[in-house]
Amino acid sequence: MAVYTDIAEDDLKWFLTEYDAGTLLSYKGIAEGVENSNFLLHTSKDPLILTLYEKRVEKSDLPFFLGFMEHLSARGLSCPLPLPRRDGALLGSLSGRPAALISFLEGMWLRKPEAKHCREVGKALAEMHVAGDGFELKRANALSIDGWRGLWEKSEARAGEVESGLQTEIRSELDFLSAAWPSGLPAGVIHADLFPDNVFFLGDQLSGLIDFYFACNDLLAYDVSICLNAWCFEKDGAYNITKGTAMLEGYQSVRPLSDAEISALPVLSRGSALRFFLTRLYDWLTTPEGAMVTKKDPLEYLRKLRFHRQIKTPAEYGLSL
Ligand SMILES: Nc1ncnc2c1ncn2[C@@H]1O[C@H](COP(=O)(O)OP(=O)(O)OP(=O)(O)O)[C@@H](O)[C@H]1O
Ligand SMILES: N[C@@H](CCO)C(=O)O
Repeated sequence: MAVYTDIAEDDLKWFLTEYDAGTLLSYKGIAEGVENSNFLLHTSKDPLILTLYEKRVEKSDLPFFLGFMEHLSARGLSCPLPLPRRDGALLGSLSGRPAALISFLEGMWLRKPEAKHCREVGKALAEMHVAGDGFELKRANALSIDGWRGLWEKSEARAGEVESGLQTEIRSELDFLSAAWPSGLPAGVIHADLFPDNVFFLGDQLSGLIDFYFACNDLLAYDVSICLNAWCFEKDGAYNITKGTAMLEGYQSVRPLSDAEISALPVLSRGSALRFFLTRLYDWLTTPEGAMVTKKDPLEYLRKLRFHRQIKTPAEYGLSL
């Protein structure tokens, strides 16, 4: 459950006086998500999401995230739009946390996505990459190749608790990726966490993207590899090539990948599998028992990493080369 910080009704009512948000009718905490505290607000106007930003979000990054949502909305992409305060600021403060109100997006995330949904996600990802062009703020990806070694070192001593032999495997993976990481590929603002729980559908129709709190400047094809990892594997760990084909066709219907991006997909996919393995491993080892948050299994991403390691050609992802 992700409500780390509770709010008092009077504080919330006071907070809302800074906005043209109507009168508060009800509010409730949202159990999903792991990073921030989210509340659904019903007011005499449109429903809103209130987010209190927690541990992993740097306050100085918030103008980038909120500004990016505004930028995308202005270009017709369906994503939450931050509501400005009466003084024009997008960010306020509530219960000692930085806080923002964003528009409520209709839809549900899919527990069992199918290939047709992967196609929609690929298309929406490419639309986001195209629409992101021209966004002026910059944010480096702290969770990319330069950050992984440091992240690993925080968990390394206890990694054996999750699986024996990990020390050798991850060290050699880090060495491989440092040597093989591509440079010079098309870059821009990426979502960096476009998992099924961050994509809403109404029926089979994609209704919007949420949770831009890992967005940053990085290689566009790296974002594609994140989606292949997050959407195209089955629960038993098998890669579903039909979903992969659909995802990549959907993406390329809007933004064709260059030959260099296609060749780099196996390395990028190893990198993105490692990234989610490392953050999950850290959380697994440091989240206290009984905390009100569901810990995610790091080994799921280790298995994906091992799959990518034995890929011989990007065609194995479902691309027709
Ligand atoms: N704009 C929105 N419209 C409707 N529901 C929303 C919106 N933003 C968040 N939610 C709801 O809140 C939940 C958690 O939101 P979000 O994914 O942004 O949180 P998080 O803590 O950053 O999670 P994550 O673990 O994905 O990083 C979503 O699954 C959704 O149910
Ligand atoms: N999507 C991430 C968690 C939140 O960013 C994961 O599944 O590990």
